[in-house]
Amino acid sequence: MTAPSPGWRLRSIGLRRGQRTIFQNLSLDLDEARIALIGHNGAGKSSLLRLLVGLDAPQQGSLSWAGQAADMARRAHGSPGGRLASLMFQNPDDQIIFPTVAEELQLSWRSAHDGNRKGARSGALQFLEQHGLLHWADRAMGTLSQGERQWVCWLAMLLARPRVLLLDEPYASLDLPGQLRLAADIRRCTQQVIISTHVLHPVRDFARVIWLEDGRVRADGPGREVCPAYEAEARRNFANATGDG
Ligand SMILES: Nc1ncnc2c1ncn2[C@@H]1O[C@H](COP(=O)(O)OP(=O)(O)OP(=O)(O)O)[C@@H](O)[C@H]1O
Repeated sequence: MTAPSPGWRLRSIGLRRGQRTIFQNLSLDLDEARIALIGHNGAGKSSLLRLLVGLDAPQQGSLSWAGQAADMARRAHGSPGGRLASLMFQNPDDQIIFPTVAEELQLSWRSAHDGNRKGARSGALQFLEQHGLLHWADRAMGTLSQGERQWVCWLAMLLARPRVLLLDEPYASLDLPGQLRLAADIRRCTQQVIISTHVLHPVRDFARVIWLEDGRVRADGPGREVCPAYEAEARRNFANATGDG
């Protein structure tokens, strides 16, 4: 498992969304193969992922990947050859485009195969079969549960093979077996994976967890240190606020 070296460089990033300032003077190096972003609702986790994938552009500062300005790097990795980074959205319905599972996966297959249409359906079916889900091929998306649609989004991302996988709350709709399966899939990935999550058990063993608070880095270190520190503070604050401890 190797991380891109050097990876992402964020320098003095300033980001506003609407009237809100989300980041001010944020600088980070993101090189590790596995990075988790944790923190309360509204801390800026999704906003950081949106910056990396290029859905938002900073008003101040610079963002680069492997020594190249991020927008140039994204263009350089456009098809053919697969994308630099893809974002799996918190809500699968923000990601899914096609009416059936096979059609959605065909798009991913094409993204990984220079846009080719020929072979896309058989490639998608083969991939579903490898994951024991061939019976989902012609299921209408609307007939799948939220967690099942989340799983389709994950498979679509795996099949598209971007260099960097950005996952926004990927565990939120999954049952416990699904969470364990996703964590195992992530361990096997050869790409860099950056995850925003409130579900902490899959990221406790990550070499790097970044705790964001109000758009700033509150703590940054191994998951075995940062996750318990975050949990302890959340419990302490709750107990202090409610007297319920
Ligand atoms: N389109 C927008 N316009 C204005 N403010 C926004 C917009 N989207 C998000 N925000 C604000 O940006 C801040 C960071 O939001 P973000 O979605 O990055 O947080 P988050 O850490 O991912 O939260 P959650 O855990 O709830 O997903 C929040 O205060 C949010 O209200």
